[in-house]
Amino acid sequence: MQPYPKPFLNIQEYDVQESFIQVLKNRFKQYGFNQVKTPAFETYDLYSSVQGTIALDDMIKFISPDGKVLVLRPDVTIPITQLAISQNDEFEKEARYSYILDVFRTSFQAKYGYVKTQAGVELLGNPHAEADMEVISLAIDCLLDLEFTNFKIEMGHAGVVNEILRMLSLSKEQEDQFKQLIISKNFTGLEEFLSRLDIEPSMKESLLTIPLLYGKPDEVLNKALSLSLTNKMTSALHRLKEVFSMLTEYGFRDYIVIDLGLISSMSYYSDITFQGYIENIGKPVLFGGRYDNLAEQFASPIPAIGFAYDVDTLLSARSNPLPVREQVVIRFDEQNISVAMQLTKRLRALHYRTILSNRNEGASGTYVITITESDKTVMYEGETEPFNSEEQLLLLLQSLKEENTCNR
Ligand SMILES: N[C@@H](Cc1c[nH]c[nH+]1)C(=O)O
Repeated sequence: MQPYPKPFLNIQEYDVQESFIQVLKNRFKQYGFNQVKTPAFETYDLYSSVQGTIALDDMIKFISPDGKVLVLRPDVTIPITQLAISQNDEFEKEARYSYILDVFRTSFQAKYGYVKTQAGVELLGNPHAEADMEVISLAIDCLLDLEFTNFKIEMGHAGVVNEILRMLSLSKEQEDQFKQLIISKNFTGLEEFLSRLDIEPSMKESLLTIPLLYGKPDEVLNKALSLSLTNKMTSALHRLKEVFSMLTEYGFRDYIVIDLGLISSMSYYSDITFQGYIENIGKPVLFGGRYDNLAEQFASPIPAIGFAYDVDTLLSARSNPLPVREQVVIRFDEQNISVAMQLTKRLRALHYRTILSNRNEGASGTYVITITESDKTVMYEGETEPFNSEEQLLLLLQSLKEENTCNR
């Protein structure tokens, strides 16, 4: 028989993933987001007909039994936009959705295939800077809840790079090259690239400086405003200023840096974009942005902003040791089956993770209780303690548990 492929996560890692997800879910709920689920199988048409969506060869496609081309959920933002439209004709009120879902793309160089778990939120129907700040502060609060402190949220604005691209009117190939130079913050390469284009000399400094600006929000934004080339660019920079000052008021100033060359892989972003980085982790743990022009491809325009954590990358950033899962194992002999069963039931009611295991072998546990004609004992870290009654046993377990928690 072929060996079964390695599981995604071992049992302890899975425990940590679950606890992370629980923390995220609680925060999402606290900010008023309602959890939803979008279908795992979607029609290829949903994506191929939308502009600025997932690259077609990034999707995992297959043919359904009735001959339709389907894809495995390549994104959650797009189906949630559709869901929101279908639930909310007028969109006078805002809607807040959250999700914990697997997303499939061929470009995911994930350890175990083309799948990543995303935990995200989408806030639709609110065009204001307060909505931007709500979503970004939620991203920060979640990281703090997970006990990360060494992280930064990089904020940029699709309007800045888009304005530059519009002014340069490049070919598709040149555009990719330009974006690549910005992503890699390659000043010399960018200088060379621009020198090959026919650009008014007065614009050159701005074109060379703005997309490479990175760092402290006040400094970066003031510098960019002094070099801004168009009204659109200026208003994009003012929006970043406004959101930054709100985040400052909320107490999150130190977590923000500005990256005016932030280019996201999702081309539906129209305004503010952001990514979250944890120290020593080479790739972002979260991606987000405003996508005000997406909904109009299905219905009328709906302003919207959201983000998603890449849960696997978030897990890889965890520095605490994996917690030991406590469990009680109850061993018994034939004469004591019903005593053992009663005790198991009682311990489970008291929220002990309890395994009823016969005789001498079987499961291992943090606390091993033996109930036989000759012995009534609890074993913990190699030490064996006798007990006479159930009440005494419960007190004993309680004190061992406290000792165990203090020692950690
Ligand atoms: N769907 C985006 C993340 C996002 C959620 N909402 C807005 N952006 C992604 O997969 O990168």
